[in-house]
Amino acid sequence: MCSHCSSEKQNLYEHVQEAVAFLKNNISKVPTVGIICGSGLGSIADTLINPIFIRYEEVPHFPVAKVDGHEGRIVVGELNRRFAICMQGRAHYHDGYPLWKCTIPVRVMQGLGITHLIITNAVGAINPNYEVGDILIVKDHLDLMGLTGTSPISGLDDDRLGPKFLTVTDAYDKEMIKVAKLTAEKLGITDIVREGALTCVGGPCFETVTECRMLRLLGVDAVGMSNVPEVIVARHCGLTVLSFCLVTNMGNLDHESCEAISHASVIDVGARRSEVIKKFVEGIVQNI
Ligand SMILES: O=P(O)(O)O[C@H]1O[C@H](CO)[C@@H](O)[C@H]1O
Ligand SMILES: Nc1nc2[nH]cnc2c(=O)[nH]1
Repeated sequence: MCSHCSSEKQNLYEHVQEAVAFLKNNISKVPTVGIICGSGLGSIADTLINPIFIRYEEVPHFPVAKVDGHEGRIVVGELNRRFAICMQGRAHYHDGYPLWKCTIPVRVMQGLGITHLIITNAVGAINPNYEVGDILIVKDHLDLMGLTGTSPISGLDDDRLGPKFLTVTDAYDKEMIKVAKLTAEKLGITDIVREGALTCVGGPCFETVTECRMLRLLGVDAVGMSNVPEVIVARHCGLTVLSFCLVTNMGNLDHESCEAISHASVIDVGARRSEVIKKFVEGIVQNI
């Protein structure tokens, strides 16, 4: 049976509730903030005090992360007077999961009680003024997958999950962006913090020169293989969202200076920026 009509998809609401019930039995408090860690960004979870770890495989109906640099576990704990839940890694479309399944953790975190979600990922810069190591605060997206018929909310037909049609022009919460920018100022890192538009592609190929040039023409600043579907689902279930990306490589806009991109180097940039990213997240959570 195809991913669009599977009984798993028809029972998505019930499956989310089963995962929520399982986690409620294992977690003592209600989390109010959720965080999704992208490739090489799993160390964000190290900021949680008195952590409890639950592997994705243990949680009913959870998609399992399959990529290196994605630990594949839930971490819950205290973060700046908040009780937070962190997804240390994610499942991707290119891992073979449909988007409605990749985004189950977002619905489960909402079911557990979070109101605010911080979504992170690794991206290639399309804006030639960006640099490797920059942090991109997302203020808008180009949903290439959705525009071409692959949305995480298509065909759900269940009002309990969210509305059939969704406005996402307000997806990137202006207050959260303000908090993130203020945090960057306090940390003295405004020189590496950008604000721009993200697009998500299916992957797993990194983009060709022609593809990067097309994305530049379309007006995006960075390209990744995640984040946007999670933002859409977070808004579908009523969460307030902050999305930011780590620029781990430059997109190849020129055949002459074309450089090979590897997943290992993506993870390496994440590791090198981990201290800054941890402070950035801590500062944001303190002020929301
Ligand atoms: O989107 P995150 O999880 O950061 O992972 C990114 O890193 C991998 C490429 O190196 C891809 O999976 C891409 O999506
Ligand atoms: N699509 C895409 N995803 C990425 N994740 C990290 N770097 C890249 C990139 O260059 N392209």
